[in-house]
Amino acid sequence: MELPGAVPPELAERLLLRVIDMEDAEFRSAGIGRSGDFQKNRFVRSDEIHWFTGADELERDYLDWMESLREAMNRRLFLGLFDYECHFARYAPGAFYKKHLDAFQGRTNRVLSTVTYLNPGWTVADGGQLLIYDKRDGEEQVVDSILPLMGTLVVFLSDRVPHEVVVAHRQRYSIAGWFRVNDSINGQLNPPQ
Ligand SMILES: O=C(O)CCC(=O)C(=O)O
Ligand SMILES: [Fe+2]
Repeated sequence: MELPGAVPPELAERLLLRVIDMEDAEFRSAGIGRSGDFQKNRFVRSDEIHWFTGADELERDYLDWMESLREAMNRRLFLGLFDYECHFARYAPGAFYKKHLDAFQGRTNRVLSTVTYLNPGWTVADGGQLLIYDKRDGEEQVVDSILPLMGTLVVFLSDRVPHEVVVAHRQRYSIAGWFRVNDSINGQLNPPQ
């Protein structure tokens, strides 16, 4: 689901200024998988990420906005979403993220994926589209191609929707996040990241 202009403009503007300003040292190469099986795999993805901790007002404002979405969706759709985790992502020119799922069926507590885009004036020539795949006639095909335009919010089911970020030709900023259900045992929530 692509929602152009869904992000409050003033919030999107502050997030963009922040991410543009961040030092290289505040990012790390994105790995695949969770802490246990963490491996850096530059063949699969070459973006750099910075996890939100809620340590400052801007991160809290974004998390608060997502919290209001979480409550609205739980109220109307009875999804039982428990919490939300997210990170800034920076794709340098040439960076990509090959086709993947954000969750493997039954194996993680990520239910809904969100991506907020922070790139004013992005055009097709800049590449970096988010491709959405679906099974059509028994074959997985691209069914949507989304430009990472400032203010656009994309939401999809984490374990159902294969997606891919094609090579970006200019610096591309986004915030990827996941609403999770609580599948904890012994009151211990699955570790994030
Ligand atoms: O930035 C995007 O368009 C999507 C990123 C993504 O798929 C992810 O971080 O899992
Ligand atoms: Fe993803």
